[in-house]
Amino acid sequence: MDGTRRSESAAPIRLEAVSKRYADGTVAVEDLTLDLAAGETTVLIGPSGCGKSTVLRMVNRLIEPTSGRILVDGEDVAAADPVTLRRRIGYVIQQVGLFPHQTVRANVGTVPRLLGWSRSRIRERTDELLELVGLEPGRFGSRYPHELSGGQRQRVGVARALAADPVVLLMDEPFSAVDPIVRTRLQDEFRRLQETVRKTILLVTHDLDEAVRLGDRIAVLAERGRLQQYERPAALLAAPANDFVREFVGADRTIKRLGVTPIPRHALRPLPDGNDLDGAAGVPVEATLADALAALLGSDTGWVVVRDGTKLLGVLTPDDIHRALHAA
Ligand SMILES: Nc1ncnc2c1ncn2[C@@H]1O[C@H](COP(=O)(O)OP(=O)(O)OP(=O)(O)O)[C@@H](O)[C@H]1O
Repeated sequence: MDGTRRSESAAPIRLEAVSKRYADGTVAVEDLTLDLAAGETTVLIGPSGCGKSTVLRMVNRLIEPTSGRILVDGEDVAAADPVTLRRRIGYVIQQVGLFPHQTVRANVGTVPRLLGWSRSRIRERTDELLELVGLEPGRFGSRYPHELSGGQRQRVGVARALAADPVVLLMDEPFSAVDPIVRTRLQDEFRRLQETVRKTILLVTHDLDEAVRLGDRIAVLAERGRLQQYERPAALLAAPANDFVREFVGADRTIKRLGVTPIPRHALRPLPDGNDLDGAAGVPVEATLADALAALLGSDTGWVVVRDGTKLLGVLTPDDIHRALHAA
């Protein structure tokens, strides 16, 4: 019987009036209060040096706050043993930090080994996780980190962070060390993965597109970790709270909003009579306005067909997209 096994649940996190002043007097974070919902991805974004990494590293006590409290699942992390705490909190960083002389399987099994899991259970878990992050265990399990691409190493890092089923995952610029194409693919995989594992994730990025794609909520910080706005991506883009956020999200925020605004299912027009819809540009009803616009631009019909599986629901015109964006 292994009493160390954690439940599958995710934990809420509360930062309460947290401040950090480094030994040289630099105030990195000043009086930050933030509630992260269990099972959601919260993105911290803000200019370089505003304190994002400091906030992240205070959650797993790599850095101790000067004042304030951090509660994970209602428990003050200051009262927890740091080693035990870090086993419950997965941590993914930009340069992955895989052990170079250990195989992929050994890397992924690091925390379960420390927790004393049996060999067979570790093997089962590592193979399950490698599958989950899209790396065939038979092909990649016995490779060494230098035998992988940057994107594959990043996936191993994510698998390792998830190995002991942590209640929280901290991710510091996890996708910034790979090229833009691989980054987009890893972001898509991350979204699928998060739908499966539903962890409470705190992710730091300096890339607004990444924040909008991955975040359930985005916290925009100014220097000293001063919270400017904390919102769902669509709401943040639609209504920046102040000039700082407006400038930060940029002039193209309307274009970005297309990517987070769903297709207005109830505003679809009836299917036009007498048209051959089989070859017409189409998008699934779960798609965003950005997908619909892209399909429209790639066709010459002036409208795009919206489908639910194989069922045709109706069509959207450019005007409809415009209206939907302004109604959102
Ligand atoms: N050990 C330290 N001692 C003194 N100052 C530090 C230390 N670590 C970080 N800082 C300072 O604290 C502030 C916040 O740093 P932090 O790394 O948290 O910012 P960040 O938002 O993650 O930055 P970036 O986006 O550039 O990675 C910066 O001014 C930084 O110089």
